[in-house]
Amino acid sequence: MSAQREMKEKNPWQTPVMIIITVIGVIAIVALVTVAVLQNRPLLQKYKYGIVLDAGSSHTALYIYEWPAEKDNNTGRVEQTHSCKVKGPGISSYASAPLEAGESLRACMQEAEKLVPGKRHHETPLYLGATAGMRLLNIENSSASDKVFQAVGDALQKFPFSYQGARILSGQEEGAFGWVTVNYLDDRLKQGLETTGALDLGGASTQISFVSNNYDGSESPRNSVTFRLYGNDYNLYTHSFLCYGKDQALKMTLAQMAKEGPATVFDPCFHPGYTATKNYSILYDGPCVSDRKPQAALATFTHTGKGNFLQCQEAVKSVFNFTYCKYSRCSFNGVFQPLLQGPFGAFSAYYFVMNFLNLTDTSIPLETVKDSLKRYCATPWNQIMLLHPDVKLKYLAEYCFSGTYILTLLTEGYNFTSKSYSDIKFIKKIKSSDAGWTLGYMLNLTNMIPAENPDSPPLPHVGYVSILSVIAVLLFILFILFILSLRPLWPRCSKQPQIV
Ligand SMILES: Nc1ncnc2c1ncn2[C@@H]1O[C@H](COP(=O)(O)OP(=O)(O)O)[C@@H](O)[C@H]1O
Ligand SMILES: [Ca+2]
Repeated sequence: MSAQREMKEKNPWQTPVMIIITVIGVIAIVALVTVAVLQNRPLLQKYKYGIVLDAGSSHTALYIYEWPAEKDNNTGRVEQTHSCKVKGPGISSYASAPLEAGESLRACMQEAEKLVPGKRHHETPLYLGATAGMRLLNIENSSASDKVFQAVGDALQKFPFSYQGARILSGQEEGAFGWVTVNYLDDRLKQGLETTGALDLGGASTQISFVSNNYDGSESPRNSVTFRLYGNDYNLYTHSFLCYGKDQALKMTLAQMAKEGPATVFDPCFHPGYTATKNYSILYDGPCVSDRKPQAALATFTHTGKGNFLQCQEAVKSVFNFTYCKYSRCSFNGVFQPLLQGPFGAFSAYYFVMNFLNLTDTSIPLETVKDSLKRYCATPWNQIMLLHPDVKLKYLAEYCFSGTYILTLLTEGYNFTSKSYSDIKFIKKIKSSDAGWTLGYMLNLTNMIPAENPDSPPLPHVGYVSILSVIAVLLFILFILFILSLRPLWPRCSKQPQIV
């Protein structure tokens, strides 16, 4: 007792001070960790939205994109959450009834109204981009194309979104934004990785876009698009071939076969046994074929399939012009194209057709692919219909042509070889988003890809919190050890056995 008293007399404040220090220390550490965690916790995941309507030549599709509200400019964060296929044909088919073009978009727009949260409606940008169908209508009849846009704009403005306009994309934009989409979704832009080329096959036009070390934009500058994205410069080669989408190419090929105006056109690109009566007037309507019109044509012709791949390939080749090139190298029709540099992603109709034909595997040698298509084209039409009762007849009748056209366009047109064919991947989606120009178009218009790489914290949030917690625990242990090291100075425990 006397020693204890002696201690207390030496350090009269020792015990309460130690307790207070310990409590304050623990509170401080807990507070430190709590504040750090709360302060840096990502804000509640709130999303923003964007809507793009792809008004293609054959149909219109609506896409809804979503991204975390506080991270507008981080890569790979924008995702497609929904798509809606508009019923009926593309808007360019409504030239004689423009109001119906606007009306046709209603169902998909109402769906979007339900899917985008109400409080985000007013800030959600809504774009409509039209491609080759409207390009052709604009060439053929610009006042009709204006009326279609007027009707479509009026219809879209009735919805509560932030309408940003409807316009025709240039072929360059269509090609370049398809390339942006593919490389954005693959996370190649932010990381500065080698990029993937983009091959888009539509109904009325087709695009090829890629970065080549041999191309600086000086030769044929109209094929050059430059981007600075996330601190990297890209010099993109892009070209859009109007009329070389698969529907217009089919028309051109058939028009070429029927140029003498016969009563029956024997078509190697259609299955044996296929036969249909068609109007010459339809075959020659539109700017892609109007100049091929025969002098004195009959009103109708019988379209009869022959199912011969090699002859079909020859017929398809006849719509390409390989005879002139004023540049160092060309693809076709005198269009400059630098040396191909892969890999490539081929989407839209490239995918639909090759997927139907079970030919998306490009590790299969090109010769084997051709053999397989040869057999497919030679299969009688009634067998084809029996094998695929659920496929739309128009598509089904055309897959032999479409497959042949794709292989011809890639090899003869763009100069892919048996070797470089395997650099192509036929793709529909990347992650959850469709490959196509729409996402790249929206990213560009909303400035969601910065020119410079945004500064990002050196550690991810989880790593930061973990390190902070470990340091706090270490400090706490150190503190306890420090207190324990003072133990010899502590007053003796008052509950010592009493010596009576
Ligand atoms: N399931 C399918 N099978 C075959 N072709 C298809 C399928 N779905 C869409 N397509 C074709 O894909 C093409 C899409 O082109 P589209 O985007 O409308 O035209 P463009 O891009 O030239 O304006 C059309 O030729 C259409 O017929
Ligand atoms: Ca398209």
